[in-house]
Amino acid sequence: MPSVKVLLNRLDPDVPPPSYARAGDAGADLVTTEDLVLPPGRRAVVGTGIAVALPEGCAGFVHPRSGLAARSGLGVVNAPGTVDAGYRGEIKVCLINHDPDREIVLRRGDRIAQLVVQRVEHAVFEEVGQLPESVRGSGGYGSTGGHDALTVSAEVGDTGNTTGSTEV
Ligand SMILES: O=c1ccn([C@H]2C[C@H](O)[C@@H](COP(=O)(O)OP(=O)(O)OP(=O)(O)O)O2)c(=O)[nH]1
Ligand SMILES: [Mg+2]
Repeated sequence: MPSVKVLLNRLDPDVPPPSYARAGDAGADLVTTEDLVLPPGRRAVVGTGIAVALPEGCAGFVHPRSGLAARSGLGVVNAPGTVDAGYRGEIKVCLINHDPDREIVLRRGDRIAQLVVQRVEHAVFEEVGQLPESVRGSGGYGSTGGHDALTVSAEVGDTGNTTGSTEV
């Protein structure tokens, strides 16, 4: 795995440095510094106890952990959160409980998200009158066939309590 040096400041001395659980993992696990109970549907911003200086040309992306998402419904609201190279504050995670029924109990030190460090580039936007042609053209959402098997629940009418199924 190629590597890049990232300067780390542990704001909370009890918090371990972010670590890759296995060689080859893309994300280094981040922990919460707080005990927290997240009721169904609620969100909270938690600290990770670390600050970093990413090199110019890199950014950090705060992703959810899939196991927690599948088991308990824990997600990251703004996934992936973007940590700019110039940011020197504590990395925070905006968590959400997607489960409709069960609360999520988190303890200080639990691994709640993962930080993926990637190279990024700035676009140099050049305004033109006409864009070059492409195979996709302006075909947007669902233009390759949106009726595969995907349905979403939607409120029917505005009286509120009837739920129907709408294809997208
Ligand atoms: O999950 C995240 C996302 C962002 N940040 C920090 C680092 C990032 O550099 C800064 C700003 O994030 P972003 O640009 O996404 O938020 P914004 O609402 O656009 O804030 P700003 O106006 O400061 O750019 O907040 C985190 O700690 N965790
Ligand atoms: Mg911003």
